[in-house]
Amino acid sequence: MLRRKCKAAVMAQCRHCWRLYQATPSHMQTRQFKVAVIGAAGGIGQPLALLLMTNKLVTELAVHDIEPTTGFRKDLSHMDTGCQVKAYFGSDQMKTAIKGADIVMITAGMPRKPGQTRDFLFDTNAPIVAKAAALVSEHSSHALVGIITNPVNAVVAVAAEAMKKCGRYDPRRLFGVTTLDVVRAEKFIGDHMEINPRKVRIPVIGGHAGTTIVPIFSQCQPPFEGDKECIESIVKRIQTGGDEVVKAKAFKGSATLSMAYAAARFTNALMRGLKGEPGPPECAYVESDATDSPFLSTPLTFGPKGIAKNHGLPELDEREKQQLKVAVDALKKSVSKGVKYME
Ligand SMILES: NC(=O)C1=CN([C@@H]2O[C@H](COP(=O)(O)OP(=O)(O)OC[C@H]3O[C@@H](n4cnc5c(N)ncnc54)[C@H](O)[C@@H]3O)[C@@H](O)[C@H]2O)C=CC1
Ligand SMILES: O=C([O-])CC(=O)C(=O)O
Repeated sequence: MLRRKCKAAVMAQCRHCWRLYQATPSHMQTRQFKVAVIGAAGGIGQPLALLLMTNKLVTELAVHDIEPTTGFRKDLSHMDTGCQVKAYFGSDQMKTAIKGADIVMITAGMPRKPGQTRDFLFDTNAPIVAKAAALVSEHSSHALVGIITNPVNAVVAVAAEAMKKCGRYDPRRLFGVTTLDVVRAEKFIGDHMEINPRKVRIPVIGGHAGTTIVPIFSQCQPPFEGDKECIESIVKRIQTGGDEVVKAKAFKGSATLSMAYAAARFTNALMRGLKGEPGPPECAYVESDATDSPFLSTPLTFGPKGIAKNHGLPELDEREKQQLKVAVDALKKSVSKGVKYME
């Protein structure tokens, strides 16, 4: 964070009356964070950019896509928030968008259609993620990187390998974004218990596809009220939440608005960590030694260098231990696929 000195006084008009008052020139305002969104013109990218524009911790937003972003940037630039937005487009400009960013959120890539698995997207999306990760290493190696692009379970390993090739991999700074699984869990549990979903906290560990998504009902706060059948049906709904949206959108993409909401929550948690004011732990898919899977989503506390503390596995009941075992077997294969792709 930096504060530049300037004696210039700027007079501005109050929003509510005609009085003039002394305002802080924009270049004197405290710089908070630069966030770059890669794939910003897409279904997730646009609402994510909108939400980030409204976050006081974001003072510079770089929107990048292979599609033109100038019109979309112009639109955002009329918002009277303290955030300056800059547009970049085309492969060549990705590095400029990333340069100097504190956080890079990668949402570039294809979403799935009904009948496809997330893994089906690997061949298309892996090279996109590899390129973005390499550019982060080269042009903003201090940045925290959130990967939204699917299949998260495999492409996070692709990103890690791409960064290793550049000699700049720091496992504390690379995250697969699994927040939507947590958001869904909190919403479905809140609705079931007839309480505000915002009051629910539950770790969702593992990965981000089908049975690799493991919600830990035994650690739900407030304690979950419902029998075994009820837990099973909500677990199933969380694990298939993505399919539910893909089906409902009928060939018009996958979850975008709820994902943007989840990604904005995750980005905010990273920024609070960067400021040294972390909030409650958030789960994300990161390099891990908690199980045999080299990557695993577990609760994390963030700090100025990314992960300040990986809380590891929460206490699990017998059913959850079985679910985790299934998840770990599948995750090991996905991670191997990502690593092999980069060999
Ligand atoms: N992690 C999660 O929980 C979730 C992940 N996703 C994934 O997020 C990804 C994006 O989904 P949507 O936004 O709905 O797709 P979309 O197709 O609406 O947007 C993707 C954007 O990426 C851009 N793009 C493609 N290649 C690029 C490149 N090389 N450089 C820069 N931009 C590029 C496209 O032009 C497009 O604007 C998909 O892979 C989807 O499966 C979706 C929902 C939840
Ligand atoms: O299901 C999809 O393809 C998109 C996604 O990851 C989700 O909504 O959880």
